[in-house]
Formats: sequence, structure tokens, C-alpha cells
Amino acid sequence: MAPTKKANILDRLNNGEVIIGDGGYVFALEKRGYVKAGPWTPEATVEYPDAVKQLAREFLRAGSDVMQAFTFYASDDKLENRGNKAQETHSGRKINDAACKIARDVANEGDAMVAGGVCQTPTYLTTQDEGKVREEFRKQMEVFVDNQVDFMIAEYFEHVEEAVWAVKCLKEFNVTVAANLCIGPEGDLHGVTPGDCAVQLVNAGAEIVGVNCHFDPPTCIETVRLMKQGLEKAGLSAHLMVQPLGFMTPDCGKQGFIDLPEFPFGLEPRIITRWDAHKFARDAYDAGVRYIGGCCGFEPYHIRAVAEELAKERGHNPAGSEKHDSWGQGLYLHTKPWVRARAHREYWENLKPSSGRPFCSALSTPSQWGVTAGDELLKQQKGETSCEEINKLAQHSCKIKQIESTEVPTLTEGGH
Ligand SMILES: C[S+](C)CC[C@H](N)C(=O)O
Ligand SMILES: N[C@@H](CCS)C(=O)O
Ligand SMILES: [Zn+2]
Repeated sequence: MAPTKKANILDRLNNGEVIIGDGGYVFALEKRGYVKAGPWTPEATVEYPDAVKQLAREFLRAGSDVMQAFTFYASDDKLENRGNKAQETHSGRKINDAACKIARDVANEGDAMVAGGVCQTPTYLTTQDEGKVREEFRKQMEVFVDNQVDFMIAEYFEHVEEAVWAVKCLKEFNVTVAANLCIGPEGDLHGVTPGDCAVQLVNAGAEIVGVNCHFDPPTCIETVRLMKQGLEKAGLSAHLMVQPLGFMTPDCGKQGFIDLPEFPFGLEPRIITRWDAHKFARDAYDAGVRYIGGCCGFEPYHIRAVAEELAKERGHNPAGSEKHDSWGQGLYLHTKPWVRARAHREYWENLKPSSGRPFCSALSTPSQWGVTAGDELLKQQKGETSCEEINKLAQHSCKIKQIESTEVPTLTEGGH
């Protein structure tokens, strides 16, 4: 179905509107049982379209102005990486097409915009060949054009070089491009600063730039600030965007949360509260960011908090506020007086929530493999990972941690 009239994101941003993005599909759907952590590919769009649609609807109800098609990691090369059968079983074209249709159906239920999405590819890690990498994006773009998406998001790039190739490829299709790197204040994995990254992305044609994923809300805002400074210094301007993790990660190194020992199956103690999401929305707005959403760990209730924090600026509360009075005032209806006493802003704004985990430390030590750009270990393959390979990696990991190799568990087929 064709885009709605309200669909021009650039006009809306130029008019000073605050645009609210959606949250993290891949993480939310993994927890709900529809996506596998490891490949993280989005074949759920064809296997479980109702599950994807329901999550999109919840983001819409929470206040999202953009339905991002669930096309994360859906380049053909990722769908067949390391034994992944999604390309063979479904094909990138079908997965991306189904994602666009789901996003458009839900967007039209609330007059939201639809964004297509591309992200980092295994081909980049393996070849660093511009032509081959661009071919992966080009194939995806054919589907986004057929589905008349309202604009494109090129996101989750650790290497600005690959992001620039993505932006250039997307611009050939004459679409508005929002480009997001998954970098922190230290810059991309080749050592390019956030400011210089932003300049490269804008020079490549991106109209909106920012960061998504890998770092917590305060760190992402700091990185976007550095991008803004870089643009100003270069005499360039662009709209700013931020879609951080819904986890607190003050202990992350340059590569973000994937290096934390809790990634990906033990991150729950780090989930941000809705009140953290309020603060994030205000801080992002004050930093000049006008496209504000979330990434992995960001659930619909976090997006609702963003929409409620910015309700004045946007002129309305989201539909989901029907069941959520601002700053805890639903507690007026509580039976117990000491809980009713919590029904005010100061209480929730100043709360320091306990973790309830007496043996947990507040911070972790990230992995220190030192593998970033161009390392042999980062080269990808179509074939499955063997047990022997996992054993070697586990030993290497222990060596890095200076643990006796005798403590290394020996895995058998199936990983038990
Ligand atoms: C942000 S998660 C969905 C993916 C993180 C990492 N690049 C991985 O592939 O596991
Ligand atoms: N837009 C993607 C990003 C994952 S890093 C998602 O929400 O799943
Ligand atoms: Zn993410």
C-alpha cells in the first residue's frame, strides 16, 4: 500500500517535530521465542508474522512515529552465514518483503511512517570489498523500493567505511537516509572519531545521523553530541538521531555490550527502568536530538515513557497512556496507603532501584580479545561452526583471562 500523506520525515524534522522511533525487535522477539540469539536473523517475518506484527503494534500504541521493518541482519550473506539456513529456506527477498508489509499494515493503523533497514554485513568483515558489500545492500533495496518505504535507516555499523558504502548505495535509489553507527565516544573500530564519522556520513548523503545499539542511553547521547560538534566544526548540518540500548552499560569498552560477559543471555539486571527512559528522552531532546527511539532491550513501555516525557513538545500523549497515568499517578487507586504515597514524580525520579542480587557486582570486566578491524578471526564463512572450533575459542578465552587451561570445559556436539 502506498505511503500516507503525513509520511515525509524530513519535512517533519525541518518543522521542528520530535519523531519517536520504535524499540528493539530482535531482542524482544528472542525473549518471546521467535528469534534465535546467535544468528539474530529476522526470518520470524515469514515464520511468525503475527508475533512481529503484535510487537510493532505495541510500539505504535506506545507512541512510535516510525515502524521500522524488521530486516535486521537480513542481507543474503548473513542469512547463510555459519550454517544459517534462513536464506535457503526463505530467502532474503521474502523475509524483507514480509517485514515491509507488516510494518506498513501496522503503520497505517496509526498513520506512522515505514522505514526500511540495512545493517553491517559479513561480507564487509570478510572481504572489505566495496562492490561486494554494496551488492548486498542493493539486493535489499529492490524490495524496499517495491514496497515504497517512506525512508531508509542504515544502522548498526561498527566501521564507518561500511556505513558510507551503505549510504551511497541507498542514495542511488533516491530515498531519505538516516545513518546510525553502533559506536561510542571512542569512535569506530578503525579509530575514526564520532565527529569525523558524522562528517563522512553526511558527505555521503545521509540527511539524519546518529547512533544505535551497543551502548546505554547516556553514552549514546554523549556520542551524538560529539557527532554534532564534528558536523559544526566542518560547517555541515544534519538531523540527529539516537536509538540506544535499553541496558545500562557504563563498564563497556569500545565495542560496546557484546564484549560484556553477560551478553547476550544475562543482561537482565541492567535493564533500564521507565524512569531512566524519561531521563533519556529529556537529555536527548536537550542535546538537540529530534529522532529519539530505542534499540536492543528497549521494550514498548520504554518507548511510552519517551513519548510521555515529550508529550508537551509533541502535543499529545500516546495511546498507551490510557493505562498509565503520568509519574505513577495510577497508584492513587491503590489499596495500600504506603503505595499510594509513591504516586508522585519526585518519588520515581529519585528512586535508586535495588538489584536484589547480593552477590552481583555493579560492573563487569569486558572481554579483552583486542579483535576489532580486519582480524583473521573476524572472517566469516558459509559453513557451520564446528565443536572443535568452539573448544579452541573457549581455550583462547581462558588464556586471555589467565585461567588455567585445565578449567576449560570440553564441549561435545550440541554444546552440552
Ligand atoms: C545487537 S545484537 C542483535 C547483535 C550483536 C552482535 N553483533 C552479534 O551478532 O551477536
Ligand atoms: N532495528 C534492529 C536493531 C538491532 S541492533 C532491531 O530493533 O532489532
Ligand atoms: Zn540493537
